Amino acid sequence: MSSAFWQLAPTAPDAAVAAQARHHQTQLTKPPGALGQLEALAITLAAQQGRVFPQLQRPWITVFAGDHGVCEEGVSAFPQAVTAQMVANFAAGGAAINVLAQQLDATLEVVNLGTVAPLPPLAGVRDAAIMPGTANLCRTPAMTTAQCTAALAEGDAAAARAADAGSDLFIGGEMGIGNTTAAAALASALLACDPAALAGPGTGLAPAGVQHKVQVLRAALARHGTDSEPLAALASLGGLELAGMAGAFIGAAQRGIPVLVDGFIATAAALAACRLQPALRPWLHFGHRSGEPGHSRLLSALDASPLLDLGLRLGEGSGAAAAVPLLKLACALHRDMATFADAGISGA
Ligand SMILES: Cc1cc2ncn([C@H]3O[C@H](COP(=O)(O)O)[C@@H](O)[C@H]3O)c2cc1C
Ligand SMILES: O=C(O)c1cccnc1
Repeated sequence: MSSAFWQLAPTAPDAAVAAQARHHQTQLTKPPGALGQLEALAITLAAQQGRVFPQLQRPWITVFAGDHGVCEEGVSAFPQAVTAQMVANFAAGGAAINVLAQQLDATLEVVNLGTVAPLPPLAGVRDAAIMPGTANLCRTPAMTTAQCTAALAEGDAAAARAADAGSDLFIGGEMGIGNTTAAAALASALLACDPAALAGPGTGLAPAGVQHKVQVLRAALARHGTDSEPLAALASLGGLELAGMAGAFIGAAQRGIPVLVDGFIATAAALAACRLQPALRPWLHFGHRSGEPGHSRLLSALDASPLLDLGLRLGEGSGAAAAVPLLKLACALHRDMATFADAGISGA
């Protein structure tokens, strides 16, 4: 049997380029380390992009959409129809991620992996529907292995389009009513933790609603059992857009494109992707700490320090997009500052 695409380990970011970039930072007209995380960002981007002077001119955003059968348990403050309605809003340019992408000069595409409500052909939306939403993960596996593998492959295809366009950064976003439940279920299985640590209000559940969500999640985990094998967990407890993001993150890294991870849901996908392919981890940056309370637990499981902490809790890739200006600034400082020698300034 031929091996699956995610089993191919991405090449490690280039350590020799990192050393050169680190040395260049010591030459710049500032006390060593005075630009803090912006220095580390430039060095890491250099190693990932394989050039001492990294660039951030062509960010790419793919938003994966999919519905969730678990919505029938009453786990979201919003009706399931909103997923397809928001896909139409993406096509019309009216969502938060449209505005952010426009401001950043980023390419934005939407991949529909399967909504319950049928969608007409829409500009900027790829119809890649695998099934009309997942099954109810509380009662039955969300997807078959084949459906999950197909969603992973759609993610890889998005990464291939990003690479063909010469993208220098990949952001994966998501839209799927109920997906904070799927993300919490998936991460609970992978981290072997009680879902109470990961369940939160999502789109705005009241405390009683969050308690009910915990009960639904415990039932899902009891059904699934203790199998933390990542493909099994992703298929059984995840969702189409979670698998799409996981495949895209691995595919981007395999093509030498750094990944900027968004909030709670994207981080759950990144956790699954790192379990599928551990060599992915050095390709990941984390845009922000979401207002969704379980995000901190996921970030620490990945040993990740997010760039921003603004209380965003939207998804769509928005928290990652909000951090792109910092990456651009890190690259510009690294490239454009004078060195001590250039400026005739004495070193320490
Ligand atoms: C209008 C609207 C736009 C959104 N954009 C992203 N989400 C976010 O909220 C959903 C997850 O929350 P829950 O699990 O509570 O349903 C996902 O679709 C996520 O992308 C939205 C939600 C709504 C209502
Ligand atoms: O952090 C996220 O990704 C998030 C949080 C709440 C709702 N939707 C997305």
